[in-house]
Amino acid sequence: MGSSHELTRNGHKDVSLQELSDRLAEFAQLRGWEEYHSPRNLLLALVGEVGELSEIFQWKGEVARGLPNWTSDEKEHLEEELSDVLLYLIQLADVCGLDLGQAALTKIVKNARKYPVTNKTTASTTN
Ligand SMILES: Nc1ccn([C@H]2C[C@H](O)[C@@H](COP(=O)(O)OP(=O)(O)OP(=O)(O)O)O2)c(=O)n1
Repeated sequence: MGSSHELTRNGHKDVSLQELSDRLAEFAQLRGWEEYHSPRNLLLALVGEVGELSEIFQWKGEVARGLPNWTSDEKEHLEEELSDVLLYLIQLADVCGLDLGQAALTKIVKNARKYPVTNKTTASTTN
């Protein structure tokens, strides 16, 4: 079941949170930035990037799934801002000593218990 060989739906090698976490730790360590990467500072940086992400959608009105009318430059910008949010989120979890991947899986299970599937919400009845 070698999960490291799994491909994403776009044919790329799957990227693990652990790999991103390791790369980010090395990035900060090489620059001597670890002292600045406190939980509070990373949270503020994360919120700032969420703001930049929001700006992309600001005043656009409703946006269709798949972003059919967006230019490749706009999509690239969105990829960058989504990545900034993800990278700060991972670093925040790391400096808090938390396993974000496991926590997210646990939360999905908890969400499923809180919101049980009913006939009204199953895909077969909504499509
Ligand atoms: N102390 C820092 C500074 C930056 N980064 C990383 C995480 C983000 O992925 C990216 C953020 O870099 P910038 O602060 O330069 O923000 P932007 O890339 O959004 O640039 P700009 O605000 O000019 O659009 O760099 C980091 O890990 N730790």
